[in-house]
Amino acid sequence: MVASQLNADFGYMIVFGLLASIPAMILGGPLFASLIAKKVHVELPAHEQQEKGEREGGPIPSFALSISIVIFPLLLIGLKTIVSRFIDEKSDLHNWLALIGHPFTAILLACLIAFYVLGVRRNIPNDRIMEICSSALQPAGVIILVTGAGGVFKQVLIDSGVGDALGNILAGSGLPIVILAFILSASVRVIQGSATVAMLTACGLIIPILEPLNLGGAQLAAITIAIGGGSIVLSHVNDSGFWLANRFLGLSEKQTLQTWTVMETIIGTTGGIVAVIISAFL
Ligand SMILES: O=C(O)[C@H](O)[C@@H](O)[C@H](O)[C@H](O)CO
Repeated sequence: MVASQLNADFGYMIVFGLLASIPAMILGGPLFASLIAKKVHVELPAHEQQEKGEREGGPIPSFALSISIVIFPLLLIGLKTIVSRFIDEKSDLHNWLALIGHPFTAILLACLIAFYVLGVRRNIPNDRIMEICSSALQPAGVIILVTGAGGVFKQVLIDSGVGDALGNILAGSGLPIVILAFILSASVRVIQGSATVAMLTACGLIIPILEPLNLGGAQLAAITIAIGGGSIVLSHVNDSGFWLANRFLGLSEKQTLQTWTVMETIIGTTGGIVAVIISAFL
């Protein structure tokens, strides 16, 4: 989304994305986890603490089946993003892909498949499936609320002109454009929470600054990575991702700040640093 708005080169995006994500994944994943695990101890959340004998509907589903259901909506969304670049926008196929590749439809289809494969086919009664779905929806309430509030706050930023003012202050700071992109995106992220909104707002603020510079597709790809990195740092109470980790992993707010927030900051900052290093070589 950001790459196409900035006209970044698709090929460079994949290469730079890999260069940024691999170290980010290693640092934020196993390395950070092995350090923080010594400090923060978390029990398995109550809903996971089920003995084998208590499990309903026969044996535990296979790993391949479970992962396929999780990956299914991502495949549909990916299919739409990639294939629709190469086909006529007015064709039926394009419209169908837009329908099944929309996150709402893709996740709804995955849920229906999960109800059937993990529930009905394993002889779990409908009432029980309904009960499981309701308990899964419960922690989502606060997440939806925070996301909604984040959207409202984004509009306040836009309508009040604070976003533009912030953009102008930073634009006049004389910082290299990649660092500027990172700081802009990170500031919006910290203020309103959503990574998606941070990226799109940063995009809108940086496009007018980029236009006169006539940068190539590779430079624009590095800037896109910097915007992506900035949008991930410092996830805290106004980000739905924060509450997702908090609720589903059964963490306290303090533990979420110690683990999730730091992990997100490591990932985002690594992405930003890699983008700065890449752009220095372009
Ligand atoms: O609204 C959003 O774009 C999301 O909620 C994100 O903010 C993620 O949850 C996560 O924090 C990304 O790392």
